[in-house]
Amino acid sequence: MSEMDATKVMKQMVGKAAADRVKSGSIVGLGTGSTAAFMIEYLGERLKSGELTDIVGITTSFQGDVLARQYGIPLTTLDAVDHIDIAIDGADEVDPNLNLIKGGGAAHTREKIVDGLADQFIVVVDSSKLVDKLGSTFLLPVEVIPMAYAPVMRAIEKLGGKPQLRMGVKKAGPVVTDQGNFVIDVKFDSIDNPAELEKTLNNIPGVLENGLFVNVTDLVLVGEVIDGQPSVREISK
Ligand SMILES: O=C[C@H](O)[C@H](O)[C@H](O)COP(=O)(O)O
Repeated sequence: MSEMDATKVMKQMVGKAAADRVKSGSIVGLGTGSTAAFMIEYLGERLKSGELTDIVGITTSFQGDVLARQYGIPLTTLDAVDHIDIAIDGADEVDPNLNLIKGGGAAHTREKIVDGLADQFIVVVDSSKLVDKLGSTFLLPVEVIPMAYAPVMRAIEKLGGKPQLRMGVKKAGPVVTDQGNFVIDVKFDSIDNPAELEKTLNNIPGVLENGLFVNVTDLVLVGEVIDGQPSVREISK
């Protein structure tokens, strides 16, 4: 199996394993990204087969809106419900304390709102996302209001980070989030205290939200391929 095929298999497996945990009658937070997309697809399959009934989804991005419609998942909004039973979402990095970096798809602001409100938050990743320390493989995304991007980048440099404005692919200029903002990706040599850095960054005027998710994860489902055999491992605190 090529590395690309193995990654796809791992993402499919954890997407399915997470979708299988959703119970009929639940309000479900629907994450963003390529792994969460498989979860949304499998939820749709369970609904179609009649095995799962009466669920409503709350999306975390425009991508989620489109996929939920495509797979027949009814949607609601945060002002129409008083709780979320379960949220399932991908991540870019997961550390041993189950803290995360998210935002590779620029959706971390809505994800943090929805995932943080859920009674149970399940993270779905392939094994390449497990790290000893956050920031070791992935830059930390920070969503900023466009008019403030330059002073925010200077403030981040003063904190020891190396910021770069995320640029579009097949689009001239910066990436624009679902909220109409920009994303600054930051390299920190070492993120020793994620909880403190999360607060410090969010305290810079012009920052809407950063991609550090601290103490919100209940369970991580990790897709692995060991000796050619795909499997799903559970990690909880
Ligand atoms: O903004 C995007 C999200 O945080 C994604 O959940 C994260 O980037 C992981 O995406 P993927 O499953 O495609 O690796």
